[in-house]
Amino acid sequence: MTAADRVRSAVAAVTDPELRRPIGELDMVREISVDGDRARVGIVLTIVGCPAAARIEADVRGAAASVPGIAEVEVEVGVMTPTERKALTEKLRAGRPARHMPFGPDSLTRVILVSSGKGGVGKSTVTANLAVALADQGLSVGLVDADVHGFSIPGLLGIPAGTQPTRIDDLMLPPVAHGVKTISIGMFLRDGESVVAWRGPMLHRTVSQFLTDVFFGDLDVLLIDMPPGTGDIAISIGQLLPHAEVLVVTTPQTAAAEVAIRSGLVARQTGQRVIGVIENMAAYTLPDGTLIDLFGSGGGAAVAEALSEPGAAVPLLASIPLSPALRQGGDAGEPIVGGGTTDAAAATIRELAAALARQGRGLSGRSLPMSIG
Ligand SMILES: Nc1ncnc2c1ncn2[C@@H]1O[C@H](COP(=O)(O)OP(=O)(O)OP(=O)(O)O)[C@@H](O)[C@H]1O
Repeated sequence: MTAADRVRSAVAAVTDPELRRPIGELDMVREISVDGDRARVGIVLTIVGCPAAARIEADVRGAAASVPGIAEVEVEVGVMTPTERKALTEKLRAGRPARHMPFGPDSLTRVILVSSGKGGVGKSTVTANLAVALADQGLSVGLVDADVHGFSIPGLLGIPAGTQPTRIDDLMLPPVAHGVKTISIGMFLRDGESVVAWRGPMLHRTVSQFLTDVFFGDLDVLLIDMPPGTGDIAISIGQLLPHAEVLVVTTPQTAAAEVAIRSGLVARQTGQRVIGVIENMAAYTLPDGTLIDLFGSGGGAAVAEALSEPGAAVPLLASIPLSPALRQGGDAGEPIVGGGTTDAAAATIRELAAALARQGRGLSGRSLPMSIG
């Protein structure tokens, strides 16, 4: 192997942070020459102003410099021609036609909708932390923020306001935050535009665009943060993903249970399967042992029981306690499940993620009895 070959194989292994594949596989490596201890490396990026450019260039420089005998590295960065880009998008689609929805019933990806009856029960906070915890389990995770009233997912994951998916022709690459490929309806709004004014067909088009034009790659799990209630988006997603699984988030307040039950029943009408209930904002214990029980108790169990059918029990999967740290992490864009915290809410969400990961896709047609927290 020549020195240039060694540099080529080191450079080819560098991963594109957005496409999550080695750049050699993506045909992004060009001419490489070595003169004494100097390497010249040519690479091409997908588009001009590619947001990952600086990172790729630095990683390529580092990879080339790590080859024994190389002391200096010069990186020349170019841009793919339209033909090269077309070849790349075709390769990424892996034979699937453009505008194909990869999350149909034959897909290997588990699609899990996170719903709630009403707003403010912590659905988005739970979804963001669950996504990060699943990614920490080694799963490839996508997260769609379809909550038209909230768009809180980018903030919860620390994605700066104004961040847009990178476009390679008609393919959109979702930003990756805390290991989660994330797309939000808020990323599709023009300045000052409010989605609340959108009518059903427009919402339907946008949601189906999320699922067809956004390149998530091969995902193990796609989580969808649903808007609270049972509106247009829930109906659109019901039509697009009738085989999806549903998690219903509720608080321990029994008065809130009724709306949560309704959201589960509507999901079931479209053919989706409610796989469990998550109770959030449950009682927490102060260091001196005092129990803080703001929202009472029993709501999660009541919803689980009401959604259970003969032969298809819906379990209460987790009871996540009130947690100042969970809220602070959300406000700061740093989901607490990612750190080494011993916070009880984080621990419960991690256990929930582990239980869901254990279930796997193969078991998604069955209800498993499990309970956490
Ligand atoms: N377990 C918890 N302990 C303390 N605060 C929490 C907990 N869960 C969520 N919160 C806080 O409650 C508020 C509402 O949470 P979040 O925005 O996730 O709710 P939501 O159900 O997604 O609401 P919406 O659907 O209206 O966007 C946030 O300030 C969040 O930080």
